Amino acid sequence: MREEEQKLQMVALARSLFERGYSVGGAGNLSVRLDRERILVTPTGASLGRLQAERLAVVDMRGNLLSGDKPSKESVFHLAIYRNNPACGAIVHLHSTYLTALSCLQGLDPDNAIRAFTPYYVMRVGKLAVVPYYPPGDGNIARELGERANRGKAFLLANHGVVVCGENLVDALENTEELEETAKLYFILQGHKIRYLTAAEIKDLEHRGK
Ligand SMILES: O=C(CO)COP(=O)(O)O
Ligand SMILES: [Zn+2]
Repeated sequence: MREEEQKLQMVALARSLFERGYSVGGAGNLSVRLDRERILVTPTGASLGRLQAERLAVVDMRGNLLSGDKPSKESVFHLAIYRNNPACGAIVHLHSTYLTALSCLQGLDPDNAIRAFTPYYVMRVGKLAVVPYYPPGDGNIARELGERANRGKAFLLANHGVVVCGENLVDALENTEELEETAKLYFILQGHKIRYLTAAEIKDLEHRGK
């Protein structure tokens, strides 16, 4: 996709997330790998509902701003993921309601916060590792995500939100939507006896792909 088209797609998809209540205020940020040297990332403080294509930031792999407005303070962790996972082409970071609620619970399994109970969670996301709490923009989030980047595509930031990778921006968005829905179901099912998918069922789904 050409750079201008990519910018317009990011503006449209971000607005769609905002209009459907996945983000409020200035929370959340999106990025896309433009080529081996550069990523496109949303500006810091910008509402996902009101982005402007010409103001989106282009930064190099060391975080230097090449064009556009000042990049997201989380662009450091976006870059850490791209550097450590060549298969990741786009990243969505949100404070969406159910995943953020989940991120505030005590006693989550750090390797996988949601044990699988539906096929699409397995097919699109697989597992949800948990990064301990650090303040937004803290370099430790980048370090922790960099270490985990090639072992999964979705990560819960404790007491903060979620980070989801995809092959491209549409894929990352769809993975995020599936994950937010899974977290919603997880809360709806509290107090009910869940039949979790068995190890054999999960293995079968992993072979099928999405
Ligand atoms: O979600 C956010 C911080 O974690 C938003 O930060 P930015 O506005 O800098 O992208
Ligand atoms: Zn955030």
